[in-house]
Amino acid sequence: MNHRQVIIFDTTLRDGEQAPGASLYPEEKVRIAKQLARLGVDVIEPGFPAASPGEFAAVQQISREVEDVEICGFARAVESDIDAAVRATRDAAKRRLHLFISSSQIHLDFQLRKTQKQVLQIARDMVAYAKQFVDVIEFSPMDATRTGMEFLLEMVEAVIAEGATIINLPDTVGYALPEEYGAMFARVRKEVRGADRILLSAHCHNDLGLAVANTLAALQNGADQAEVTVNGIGERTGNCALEELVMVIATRQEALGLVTGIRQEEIYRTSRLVSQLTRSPIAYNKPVVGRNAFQHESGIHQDGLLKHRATYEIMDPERLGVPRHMIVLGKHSGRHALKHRIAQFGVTLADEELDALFRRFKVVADEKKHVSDDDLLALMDAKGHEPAPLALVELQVLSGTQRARLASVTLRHQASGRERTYTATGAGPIEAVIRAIKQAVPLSVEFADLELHSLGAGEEASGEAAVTITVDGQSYRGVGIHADVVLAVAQAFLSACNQAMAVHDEAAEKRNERMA
Ligand SMILES: CC(=O)SCCNC(=O)CCNC(=O)[C@H](O)C(C)(C)COP(=O)(O)OP(=O)(O)OC[C@H]1O[C@@H](n2cnc3c(N)ncnc32)[C@H](O)[C@@H]1OP(=O)(O)O
Ligand SMILES: CC(C)C(=O)C(=O)O
Repeated sequence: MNHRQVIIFDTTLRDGEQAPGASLYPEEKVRIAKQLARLGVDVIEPGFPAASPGEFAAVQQISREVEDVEICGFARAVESDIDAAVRATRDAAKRRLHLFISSSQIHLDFQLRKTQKQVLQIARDMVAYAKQFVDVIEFSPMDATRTGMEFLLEMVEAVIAEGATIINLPDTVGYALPEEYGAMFARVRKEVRGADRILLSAHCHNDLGLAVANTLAALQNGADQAEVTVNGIGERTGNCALEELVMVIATRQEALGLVTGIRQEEIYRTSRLVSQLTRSPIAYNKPVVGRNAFQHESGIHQDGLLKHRATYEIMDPERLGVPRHMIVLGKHSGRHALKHRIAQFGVTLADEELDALFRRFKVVADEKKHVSDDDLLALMDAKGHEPAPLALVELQVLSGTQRARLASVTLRHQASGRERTYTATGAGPIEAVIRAIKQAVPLSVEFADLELHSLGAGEEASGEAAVTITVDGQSYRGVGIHADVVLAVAQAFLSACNQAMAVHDEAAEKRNERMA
């Protein structure tokens, strides 16, 4: 089958940034734009140059520094907006302008307070004005999905005649149904004079949770381009999520006959960067990039996964750059999962020992929502297995605005029973604590990832920290929960280090046995 390549137009830095509270500084926009280029998007809309001097500067810097991607300047159908967009994108190697004006009657009556005739004339004039400066002109009739079809077709035909080369049909308020939205694209393509020589684009909002479905419907009815944002952020409930659309296309390529140029291995990294810089947390159950997307809690699923990953996973998290920690132990887990996790600590149990541990594990799992690695180690200690190599005795951190943060961590080395105190400084208290603990670990540990979540609400909420480390290319993940987030991170980091040390000690023991 000959697959058609969808143009991925990323508007994280324009419509995405319109999400309440997601405003970005220019230098943050530049960082995200560079990552979007690594991700492989085809077009970046970096902002609204007429909105503020900072927006102008960000679009200008991205146009100068981000190569291999087409840069899009956004503007109302107003000369001064177009002038700003033209100037801001002047240095881009490849650029386009994106003009918009409302077409729905409700917007014309109450927002623009203009007649259809007046708006049509403005649209024509402004496309012609922009065309003097830039060849590639994208035009959006805003609120297209609530516009009468007759007027929509008339407006689209008029702007194509003035030189628009891309027509974007936005579902501005997330109102359309997939079937209706798809039909609109089919009609525009078939009935508008000149539509055979332009590109069509979909831009969907998620007010009813249909943004991805609507975008797909458009693509299946002749749209060439999809406008998306990373993590689906954007005005109100956001836009079509880049990672979801791309993974639908990648996972169901044969059924859809579509492909994208996105590098899947950059998806998770991009998602985390956007979440961090826009201060927009990702829902745990968010498809593709949410914390739970590749985690499995119930015994039957865990058993299936351990036998064959594809029994319960339709995407490969490692291809997406998602750290691998698929098994979460809780009251729904079974023996296969428990055996797998303790094997990660280097422990193998006879069947009857495993049964006994499993019974104790279920009691703890009923009391706690999630059985952490430390809980598991404690359960194994109770049965006389090797205790974790390092135990946290005390932690003190000096933090504030003046100097580097100082951490003092006292650890018990279980092998010798001796306690030692390690101190270190860092730019923040977490860095200081990690550096102090690392001194006690006889392995080359790389700190790969930290996830922090609040458990509960209000001032009394606890912090849950999940730390992933890598040692010799192998990942280990520890979890800590405490009202003091620094302590939660210390517990999580120590738990991950203890797992790595257990595995290394076990491997060393086996080597020694073989040599003896
Ligand atoms: C669906 C979307 O995402 S559209 C993009 C939305 N994004 C933004 O608005 C973010 C950036 N916006 C801004 O910084 C400001 O709104 C500015 C600088 C663009 C304009 O600020 P102001 O001049 O103070 O106008 P304000 O935002 O209060 O009102 C919008 C004006 O633009 C008009 N307008 C709205 N859309 C368009 C359009 N596409 N073309 C022409 N005029 C338009 C409105 O009718 C209103 O005009 P009026 O003052 O004659 O009533
Ligand atoms: C102006 C267009 C592209 C838009 O952002 C919308 O309608 O949501």
